[in-house]
Formats: sequence, structure tokens, C-alpha cells
Amino acid sequence: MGGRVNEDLIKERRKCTFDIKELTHIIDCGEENTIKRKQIDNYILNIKELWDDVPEEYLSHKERYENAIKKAFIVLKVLRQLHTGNIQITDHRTPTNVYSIQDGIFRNVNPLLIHIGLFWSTIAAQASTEQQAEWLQPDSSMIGTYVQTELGHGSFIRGIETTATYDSTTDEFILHTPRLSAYKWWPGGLGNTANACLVMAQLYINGTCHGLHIFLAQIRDFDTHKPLPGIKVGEIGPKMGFNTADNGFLGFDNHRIPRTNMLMKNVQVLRDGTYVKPKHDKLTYGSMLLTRVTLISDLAYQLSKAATIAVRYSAVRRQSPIKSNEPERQILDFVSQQHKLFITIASSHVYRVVGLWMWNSHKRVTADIHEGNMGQLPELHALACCLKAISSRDASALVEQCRLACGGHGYMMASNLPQIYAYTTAAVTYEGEYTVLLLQTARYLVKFWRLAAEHKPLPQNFAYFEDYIKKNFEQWRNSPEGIIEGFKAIVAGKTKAAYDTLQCNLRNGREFEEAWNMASVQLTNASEYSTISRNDIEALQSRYEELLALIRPNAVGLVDAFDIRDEVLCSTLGAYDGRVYERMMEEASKSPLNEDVVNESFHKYIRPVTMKNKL
Ligand SMILES: CCCCCCCC(=O)SCCNC(=O)CCNC(=O)[C@H](O)C(C)(C)COP(=O)(O)OP(=O)(O)OC[C@H]1O[C@@H](n2cnc3c(N)ncnc32)[C@H](O)[C@@H]1OP(=O)(O)O
Ligand SMILES: Cc1cc2nc3c(=O)[nH]c(=O)nc-3n(C[C@H](O)[C@H](O)[C@H](O)COP(=O)(O)OP(=O)(O)OC[C@H]3O[C@@H](n4cnc5c(N)ncnc54)[C@H](O)[C@@H]3O)c2cc1C
Repeated sequence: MGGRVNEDLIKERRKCTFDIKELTHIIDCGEENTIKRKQIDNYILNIKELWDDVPEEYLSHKERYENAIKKAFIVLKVLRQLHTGNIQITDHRTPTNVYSIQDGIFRNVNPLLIHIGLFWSTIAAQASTEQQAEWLQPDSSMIGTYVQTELGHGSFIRGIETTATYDSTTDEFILHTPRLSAYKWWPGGLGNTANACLVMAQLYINGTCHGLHIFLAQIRDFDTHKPLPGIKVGEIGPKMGFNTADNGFLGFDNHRIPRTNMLMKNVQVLRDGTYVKPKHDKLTYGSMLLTRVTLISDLAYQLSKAATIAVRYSAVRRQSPIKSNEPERQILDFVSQQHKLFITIASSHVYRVVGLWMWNSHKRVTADIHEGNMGQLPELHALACCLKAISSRDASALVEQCRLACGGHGYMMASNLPQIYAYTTAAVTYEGEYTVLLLQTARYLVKFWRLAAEHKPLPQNFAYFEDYIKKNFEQWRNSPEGIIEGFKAIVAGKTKAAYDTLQCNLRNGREFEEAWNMASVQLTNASEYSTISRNDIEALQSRYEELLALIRPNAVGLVDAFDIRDEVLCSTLGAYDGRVYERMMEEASKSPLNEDVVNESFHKYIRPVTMKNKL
């Protein structure tokens, strides 16, 4: 859409006091990454076939899927060309990733998300060298997914009921779904698209269960795409979001796969049925750990999209004067509006930095594991659980806050905020549900509190537990260091309270697991345990208000620095030119309900009632 940029946005951009490009380069981790990202954006976003004539919302469930699949395979083809051509796709887990622009292309979710994001990465991480050589071919016919969750079990994966029983007479595993609750349910891409999958199943050898292992199973014929004999597969139906993700169900009726289809990098089943244990029994959970780490950066990116839309809109939207004799003000001038929006910008930066830090930590710990050193794995798991849980919860709450901050227009699908919310809130549940993951971190903290309470040596990272016991914490200071000290005090105080409750429940004769359950609210909630006083809170509050005023002139510059193209934002409210009302009217004109001046339902249903007894 052509036309002039909104006057208010022009003024906002003139007011900006920092170099927007410089911040963009920081966000992209370097200018070369910005250049590469723009190259890829231009290349992909210029493909005409990727753009819809009819907005996605007006399509049926089936049409949406078919449209998404058409685009998914155009994108896949381009990705393959880019990989073999000169353009190097940057590390796709950093913010400068080619995958982020897919949000614009699909407006929803790429049905190949799990194929690209989990299927290949799990094979790369968990398959033996020989298996990788066979399966990780660039021209492979496999379209895969990651099949773990069942109708009956998602969080408690030890409860998974699908079995893989070794048959030494044929050198095969028999995959079986013993009952309805064991049906696989949820995997992305499974419904109609995938012809292969990685299945989490309980391994049985000679009647002994060895727990969960991962198996590669073909489920559809590569040529005809018909389900193989013994496979019952389908799609699970409409959801709050993720409606182009093709989530599916899957049941096995004694489906046989070769023994060599178990992922055997860390654990093996030999020809004679001998079981060779892994060095750490949670290595099978590695894909979940990796995805939790990568989600933090993804959620930071979703926050930057929501912030861009809401801040630009708030600079364009004028409603109510502040003083009655003045003209109406930009809603961005209301301090309460700044409070809603600037925290979203800040949170996006926080999770971007933390996400990168976690990504590098994951790389380091994985290299250690490769050398046989598992020492850092528990800490990485505890951190990944907690950060995945809070980043997804914060992101969904803040995206919703941005939507509310856009008033009625934020409720329109054309604002794209409802879709961003549906996407982010799903992340609170998938890849480890919020509370369940927080309890994993709590388990780790309580372990170290026990050491502290028993005056045993603690690792350096937990020395502050001892400080708390010895009341060594410094008085609260309103400075970054002071705030960190304050958080340490909160963690220590909270862990102590939960630990004490746990001990009390144990003394009252409860079993440990029961006592844990009874303490679980304390184990997941945070409270103020720091040395902060009423005066400190007042000082912090006024400092916060000062900061809002300082950020105000730079708000539009800050979101421009996220450098998200209009085609990716897909928002009538958030486009770079700020022509909000023109775009809204243009989108409304696409509604099929505007095709006829008088809708036929008038003649069928309305008129017979309203005109019945009239002359
Ligand atoms: C790309 C973006 C789109 C993504 C789409 C979404 C895809 C998906 O959702 S796939 C499905 C994801 N599913 C989940 O995440 C399920 C969540 N549940 C779990 O991970 C497990 O059931 C869990 C961790 C809660 C409990 O596991 P369980 O085997 O019962 O372990 P448990 O008996 O509680 O013992 C925990 C021990 O294992 C350790 N542990 C658990 N998980 C891990 C791990 N991943 N790595 C290392 N250690 C681990 C704990 O630290 C603890 O150690 P310790 O005993 O020393 O304290
Ligand atoms: C959009 C989407 C995409 C998905 N994609 C995939 C996929 O590709 N592959 C795949 O395998 N799976 C996938 N999943 C499934 C997902 O991983 C699970 O839904 C998720 O792990 C949560 O498990 P659940 O559904 O069993 O929840 P439940 O565990 O049944 O949770 C229900 C409630 O019980 C509580 N609860 C459960 N256990 C405990 C406990 N021990 N202590 C305290 N409270 C507890 C939870 O906190 C929650 O409040 C997807 C899910 C969604 C929504």
C-alpha cells in the first residue's frame, strides 16, 4: 500500500536520540548478520506465490492446511537452494534467523515446523554416526515429526504406554499401542504431512522394560502417501492457534521396524538383545532440553513483534486530551500506556540476551557430554526448565497486555495480536508444562538447600544460600548489583520456606512424594523475601517513572530497531508507515460478508420474520 507516512510517526522518528541501525546490529549479533538477514528476507519475501489473495482467517480448516502446505514446500525448496548456494543461512537459533520471517508467510505455523525444528535435530543429536549417514541426506524422502505425547500422558513421560518390543528372531522392534490412552496425540505435522516419525516408546527386551527410547518409524508410503499397514493416523481438529500445524494422532498395531531404527548414539540394543545402557539415563530427553533452550529466543522475538505493533499504533492513535482545553493526545503520552508497553520492549531484550546465553551454554555442555562429562547437565536442565517456563508465561502475558493496549482494534485478527498471543500461550504448555517445569527447577534448588541446611560444602553458584543462613546479605541498594542481591535473597528465602514445609510434612509422617506435592504451591510461587524496605520501594517506583519519561521519545526508535518487515508483522496497526485507518478499511473490504450488498440470509431468514405481518 503506497502513501505518506503518518505525521506523528515522522515526528517520533525525528525525536529519537540514538542510532537505530546500531541497535539493530546489536540485536542481530553483528552488522554482517543484519546484512545476511536482509538478503534472505528479500529473497524469500519476493516470492509471489507465498502471498495470499484472501486473508487466511476466511479460509476453512482444510483450505488453511492446504494453503500452508503449498507455502511450506516452496519455503523448503528455497531453504535447500540457499543451503547449497552461496547464501549461508545463519545459525537458526539466533535472532537473525531465516525461520522468523516464516511468521509472516504462514501468519500461523509452518506444518513443517517440527520436521525442521525437532525431527532433524533429534536425529543429529541422538542417532549413531552410521544412522546419521543414512538418514541425514539432503535429498531424503522423509518428512518427519517428533511423536512423544499421548492422549493419556504428556507431562509425566515415564507414564507413556506405547511399547517397542524386541523380537530377536527377526531382528525387529514391534511398535504397539495397547489402548486408547496410548494413542499419540499432538505431534505437529503428523496429521497429513509426515511420512516418518521419531517415536518415544517403552523398550521391552525379553520381558524387561528398559524405559523410554526413541525409534524411527516410517508411517506412510513415500510414493502414494497412504498409511502403512498397522498404522492409524489422522489430524486432531481445530485449536486455539497452531491451526496450520497439522497436529495429529497415531496408533500402531504391532508395526515392525528394523532393530537398527532405534536411535543408538547414546544407548544400544545389540543383535542378540543385549542392552547397552547410556552414560546418563536422561540423555534420551535431550531434544526437549534443546527445544526449551531455543524457545527462549523465539519468545523474545514474539515479544518484539507485539511491542512493535502496539508502540507504533500508540504513537498514531490519538484519544482524549490530558488537559481539557488541549488537543487529543497520542495514547503513547499516557504514562499508564508507557508502563504497559515499555516493559514489553525491555522483556524482549532480556529474553534475547538470556536466550543467546543459554544457547551458548547448551553448546558448551553438549561438547562436554560428548567427552563423557555429564557434570553440567543437571544445572543446564534446571535453568532451561525455569527460563522456558517464565519466558513463555511472561511473553504470553505481555503480548496480551499489548493487545489490550490497542483497545478494540487490538481485538481484530488484522492487528495480528490475537495470533501472536495464541502462538505464545501455546508455549506455556508444550515442551514441558509451566508448573511441571518450575517443579523440576525447585527440585534442583531444594537439593542444594538441603546441603546448606546441613552445613555441607556448596558449589560456588549456591554460596548465597549459606550467606542467607548466616544472615550475610547486604542491605538492599537501588542499583543493578543491589537488585541481583535482592533476587538472591528471594530465591534463598523462598527455597528455605518450601524446604521447611517439606520437612514439616515429612516429620508429620508423610512420604517424601506426598510431602513434596503438599509443598508444591510454595515451590512454584515467588514472594518478597529480600531486605527491601517501604522507602526503597518508593524510590524504585519514582526511578521507574523517570525511566518511562526518558524512554518515551525513543519508543518508536526502539521498536524500529527490531527491524521487522511489514510482511512479517502482518498488522494493520503496526506497519512502518502508521497508516492504520486506511489499512483497517482496506482489510475490512476483503471480508466475504461485504461481497453482496444484501446478504442472501436476509431473504431466507430475516425478511420472513420482520415483514410477515407488514403491508
Ligand atoms: C519448535 C517449537 C515447537 C515445539 C512444539 C512442541 C513439541 C513438544 O511439546 S514435544 C513434547 C514435550 N514434552 C515434555 O516436555 C514433557 C515434560 N515432561 C518431562 O520432561 C519429564 O516427564 C519430567 C522432566 C517432568 C520428569 O521426568 P522423569 O523421567 O519422571 O524424571 P524424574 O523422576 O522427575 O527425575 C528427574 C531427574 O531427571 C533429571 N532430568 C529430567 N529431565 C532432564 C533432562 N531433559 N536433562 C537432564 N536431566 C533431566 C532431573 O534433573 C532429575 O534429576 P535428579 O533425580 O538428580 O534430581
Ligand atoms: C500447540 C501444541 C503443540 C504440541 N506439539 C507437540 C509435538 O510436536 N510433539 C509432542 O509429542 N507433543 C506435542 N504437544 C504436547 C505437549 O508437549 C503437552 O501437551 C505438554 O507437555 C503438557 O502435557 P499434558 O497435555 O499432558 O498436560 P497435563 O500434564 O495433563 O497438565 C494438566 C495440568 O496438570 C498439572 N500437572 C501435571 N503434572 C503435574 C505435577 N507433577 N505436579 C503439579 N501439577 C501437575 C499441570 O500443571 C496442568 O495444570 C503439543 C502441545 C501443544 C498445545
